[in-house]
Amino acid sequence: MLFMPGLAQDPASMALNAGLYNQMPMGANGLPGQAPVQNDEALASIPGAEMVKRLLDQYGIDSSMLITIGMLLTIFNSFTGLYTFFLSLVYQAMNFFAAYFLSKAHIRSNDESFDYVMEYLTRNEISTDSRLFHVSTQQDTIPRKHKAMFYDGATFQNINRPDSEFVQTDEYGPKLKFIPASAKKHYFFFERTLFIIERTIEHTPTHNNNGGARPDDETIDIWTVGRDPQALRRFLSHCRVLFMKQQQYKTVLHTCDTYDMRWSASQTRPIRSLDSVVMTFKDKNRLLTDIAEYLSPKTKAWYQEQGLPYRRGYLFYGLPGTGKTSLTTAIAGAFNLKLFILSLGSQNLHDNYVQELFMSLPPRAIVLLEDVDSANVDRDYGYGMPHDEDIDSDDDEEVDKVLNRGQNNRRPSNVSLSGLLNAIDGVGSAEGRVLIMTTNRRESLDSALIRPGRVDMEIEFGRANKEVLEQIFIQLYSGKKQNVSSLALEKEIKKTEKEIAAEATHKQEIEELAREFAEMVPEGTFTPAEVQNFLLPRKRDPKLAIEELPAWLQTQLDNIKKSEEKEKKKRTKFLQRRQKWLKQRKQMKMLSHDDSDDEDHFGDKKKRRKSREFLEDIAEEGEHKEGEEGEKSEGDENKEEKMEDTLIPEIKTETVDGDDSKSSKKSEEGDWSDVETSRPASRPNEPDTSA
Ligand SMILES: Nc1ncnc2c1ncn2[C@@H]1O[C@H](COP(=O)(O)OP(=O)(O)OP(=O)(O)O)[C@@H](O)[C@H]1O
Repeated sequence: MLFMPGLAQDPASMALNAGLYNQMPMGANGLPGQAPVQNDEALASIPGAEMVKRLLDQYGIDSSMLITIGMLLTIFNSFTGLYTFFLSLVYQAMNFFAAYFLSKAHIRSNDESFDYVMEYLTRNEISTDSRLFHVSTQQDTIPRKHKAMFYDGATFQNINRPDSEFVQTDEYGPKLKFIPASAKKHYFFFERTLFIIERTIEHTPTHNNNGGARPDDETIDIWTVGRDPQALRRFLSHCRVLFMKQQQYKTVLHTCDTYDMRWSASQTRPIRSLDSVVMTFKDKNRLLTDIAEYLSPKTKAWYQEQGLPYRRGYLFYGLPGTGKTSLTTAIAGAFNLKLFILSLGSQNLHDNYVQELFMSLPPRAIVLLEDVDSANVDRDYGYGMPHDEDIDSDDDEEVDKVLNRGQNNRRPSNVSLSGLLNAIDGVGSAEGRVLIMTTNRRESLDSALIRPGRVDMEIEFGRANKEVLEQIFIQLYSGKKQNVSSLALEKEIKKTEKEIAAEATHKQEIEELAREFAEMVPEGTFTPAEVQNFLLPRKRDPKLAIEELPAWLQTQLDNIKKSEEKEKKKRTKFLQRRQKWLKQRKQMKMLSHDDSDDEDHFGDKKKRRKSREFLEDIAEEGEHKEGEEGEKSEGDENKEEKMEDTLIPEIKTETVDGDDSKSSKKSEEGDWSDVETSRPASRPNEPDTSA
């Protein structure tokens, strides 16, 4: 009754309500019952209510509605309070339950086990049918069947690996990958046990002090019912096995995370077979036998018995594009080792980080220090600055070494030689790893870095000889697949005699063509990458490759000749500059001879500044000259040669007068012509005119 409409002001309303009005209990004053009076009183007790009432009355709205709304709100509020109270009770009960009846595992994204669980969740499409899930196309293609190469110490064996359980691609490419959403609990059963899983993303500042970008951290919490954590452990072990099985088909590349300077798995690649890296059998066999021997459990035990640090180091040196990196990745795949790649040139990298990185390596791993010379790691400076005494040295080779180092135009490394050496074989350095350092300039490496114990075997990668040329050709045209699919294997089994005979004839033909090819290409002239570069556009037609080879060779050899001439000129100029500089230096020394105090206090600095200036001069001149050379006509080149002819005798005379160094002796004898003019380490890729 309280919610009845109140007294109507207009006659129409009064007439409408008359029936009800008459039924109301009558008061002593003959007016209808007390309820309206109570309403008014109740309203009057609310501050400001009178004013609102008057306002509502003015617009013909029943003011008793306020009471109704107020009461509804009160009831709603009580319900909310009750609900909150109930929730907190449930929460407490859950906490209690979780503490005493659930087992829980907490995993952070910087640990590999995180990947195990994620792999399980995505493969089993856990909760991806819920309304909230994440989608990604970032995944690797896994071959259906993988045939991997294993080296048993004597032969390369093909071990046929089982089919991958999950094919993640279809004929259109990588399939979509569904990931359970974060900040949400997902439920699933494993071995008939209920599991609850929750991903949490922790947003972190995007940059660290080093300027490195940081990905968000993630955690996974997994609960299972029961005080016994065995189910949880079994689940995690299952995830691990699943993950490892999948990784068998791939080489996992780890690089240094620029934010927190830790290893992080950055890429996975299909295993590269050892057969695909062409090199002389002798070198390959020597290297693989050594690695296989080192990795055998017996060897490990032997090292431990002898109290020797269980480590092995290799140096791969030679021209770019000769297969140093390719062989390293193939070794990682063949011996099932994780690959950790570190570039010392990174500006964020300091001694202590390198040491920590080496300390945190897992036992069966390859660390690849690529282009170790590029880091400019130097004994005293760590920053690639030349030694003064080297610049001043009489030994041409020593000077070249230093100048080459200064001229490589790379930013100096922040890693000192002693820091690197400590990392490689310091007390805390991880054992069981294989260290592979690669360089294009072995001569510029500090001898301490490559002394036996740190580098146990060196392999030179050179230009292709007959054996390598033949192998590259056969490998490309024989049609032999490196990763054999199950389909191909089936076909292999079902081959008819006719097909087998045709294959044998084809193989014979290819081998003959390969011999012809190797005969035509001059030995030691091209890197394997250059040869591949020629063959790849003609990969479907070996005969066409042989036909077009002479024209390609002609172009390439002409280019080589030109670049050798250019190099020779550059070197002549360089030697002239050096003589001038030596002479100036000698004069400076003579001038400062009396001023011994100055020499004591500032001599070192001066020397170093001069060395730097000299290097800058040389570098500037090189750039300037190269720029000019691009524009020069043949006539200009001839002019320049004449100028050089006149310039050299002049400098020779100066040098003979002023310096008795070995180099000036050479000048005196007019012996500059015999200065070795090595071919440049790399040539620009020449356009393939014959293609
Ligand atoms: N010996 C080789 N056998 C097979 N392929 C090779 C060989 N050498 C080079 N290649 C091919 O040439 C390319 C470059 O090779 P890779 O990166 O291994 O050379 P690298 O010696 O490590 O060069 P860099 O010194 O510049 O790092 C790759 O595509 C590789 O397949």
